Amino acid sequence: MELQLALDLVNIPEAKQLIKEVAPYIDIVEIGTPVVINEGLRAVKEIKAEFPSLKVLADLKIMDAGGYEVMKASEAGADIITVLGVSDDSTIRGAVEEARKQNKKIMVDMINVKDIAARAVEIDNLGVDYICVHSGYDHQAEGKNSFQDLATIKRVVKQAKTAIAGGIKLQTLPEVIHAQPDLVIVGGGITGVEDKPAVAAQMHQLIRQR
Ligand SMILES: O=C([C@H](O)CO)[C@H](O)[C@H](O)COP(=O)(O)O
Repeated sequence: MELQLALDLVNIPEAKQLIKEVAPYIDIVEIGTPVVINEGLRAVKEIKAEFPSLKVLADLKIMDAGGYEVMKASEAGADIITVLGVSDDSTIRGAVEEARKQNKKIMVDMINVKDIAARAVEIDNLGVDYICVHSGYDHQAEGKNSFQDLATIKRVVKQAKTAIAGGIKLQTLPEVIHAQPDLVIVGGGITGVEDKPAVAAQMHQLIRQR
């Protein structure tokens, strides 16, 4: 099981500072969608250049032009790129094809997918690397989480790795770990606390115990 730090509400210098503080405890750093909107793929490029040993995920949430957008994120240095599960199969296929050429990985974000089980089976058959259940900020504000959806994808996905994101905190991490995803994604649960290295270290330890 791996830990991904999601950086969403920061600029590039703040992102670099945060990564320095918690780098020993994380496996992947996510350049979040708001960061890419604010700073462009330059954020991915600069973070990869400064932290070459960390895997960098570009959370582009691609919805169309899968091949082209994966190519641009790959050129910037991303190791993993996200595509939305609600996109057309052709978009996901294009993303996977380009990722294979570039030796990169594709994560499909299942945010807003209605029938998680059926769509996860279809997406798994498209050869993606990760399938991630996700309660985004707007769903979190309505009190939702993705714990049940994680159990669903764990049951039906045969080939891809499984991941979960959305409002995971130190207190809820044990419940997530119990369901055994391959990857746990945490944003505010680390970036929003006072002692970030301490919380990241505790999360790392809990994840490594399993
Ligand atoms: O993908 C995300 C969200 O849609 C904003 O871009 C977050 O990175 C993801 O939800 C993880 O962050 P937290 O929910 O703060 O843990």
